[in-house]
Amino acid sequence: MENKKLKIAITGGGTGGHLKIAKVIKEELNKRGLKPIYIGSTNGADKKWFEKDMGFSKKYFLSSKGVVNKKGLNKIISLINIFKLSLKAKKILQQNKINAVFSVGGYSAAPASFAALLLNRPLFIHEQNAYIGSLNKLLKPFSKRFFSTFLYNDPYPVEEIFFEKKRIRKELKTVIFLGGSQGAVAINNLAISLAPILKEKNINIIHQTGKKDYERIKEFYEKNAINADIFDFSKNLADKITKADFAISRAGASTMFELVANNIPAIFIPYPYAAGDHQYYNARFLEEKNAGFVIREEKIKKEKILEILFHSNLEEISKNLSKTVQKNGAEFIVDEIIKTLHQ
Ligand SMILES: CC(=O)N[C@H]1[C@@H](OP(=O)(O)OP(=O)(O)OC[C@H]2O[C@@H](n3ccc(=O)[nH]c3=O)[C@H](O)[C@@H]2O)O[C@H](CO)[C@@H](O)[C@@H]1O
Repeated sequence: MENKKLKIAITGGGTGGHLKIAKVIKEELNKRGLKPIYIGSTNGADKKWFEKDMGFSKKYFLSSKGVVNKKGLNKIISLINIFKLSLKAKKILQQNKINAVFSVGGYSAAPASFAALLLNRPLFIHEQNAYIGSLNKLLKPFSKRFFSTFLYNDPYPVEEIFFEKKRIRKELKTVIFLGGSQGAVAINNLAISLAPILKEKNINIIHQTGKKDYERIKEFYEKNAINADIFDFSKNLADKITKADFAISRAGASTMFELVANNIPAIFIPYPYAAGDHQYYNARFLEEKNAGFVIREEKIKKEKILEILFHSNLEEISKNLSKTVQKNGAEFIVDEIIKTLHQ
């Protein structure tokens, strides 16, 4: 089949980490003159990210919800709901004459992924993390190709801008605090405990707080007359990261690989409740390469953080990061999908 006629459905989301992959792959398909459709959920952040996105020819938001943490009757009800939504998604795939489904995982990927299997359409899956999520684990044996940086060394699809703006860090002038797409109270608390010391040492602060904690954090900086670039969520995170020389961050996979692409050294404080402790293993992947630090949330000690901040060799870590990263992840994935479909 001619590439121009390929119709691909991208599905999945919930949080920024999944949605970022959907966005990057959509942009790569757009570059090749292809407009995918999107099938996500009314729950989570899917609508916020894509409702107005013109890079998709059509967008569908189904009422899918998580099943993993439910028990007993609630689990059965959720499974019935997924079954019903899968039939809806099957109709959507048929109406749009979809040739293949690309899933980025998360509960919102379930209906369209099952629909692909019901219709015997090829299913491609991208797993972002070092530990495979439950839906991805279930569907992996049925997928045509399973993309993973951790398992297969596939290049992670990072937005080009993080590479364009990369630079080797040499000196600590600015620190950025990142809580992931939803923000993290533990990172916020750490930031405000370090802020007076950073101020004293003339280090600039950039701080992404997440929506829920924004007012509290803003008030803290104001009350203490500490100058900081504070925001709940930024659409130009690459600009903010590029300005900084060091990051203190959660270890969500998309954020982590963006930091790697930008060559910025970081201390990762993994979200302790991530499935299979995957944020810890995400970050360990870098620490093992002498390209980052991992500290568990319960083991945070201000002195230890300050020692890393002021006494590590930023240039060496930054150079190690530049050796770790592979470019053109999205291009690679789309090439693989097209190649597989033509086989
Ligand atoms: C609590 C939780 O379960 N988190 C998971 C979620 O994380 P989360 O949704 O936090 O995802 P990531 O940290 O992987 O990615 C966040 C994305 O949002 C973007 N961003 C963030 C802040 C901002 O101000 N602006 C902005 O654009 C980042 O550039 C990044 O691309 O999905 C990741 C990928 O599956 C997992 O590794 C995480 O464990």
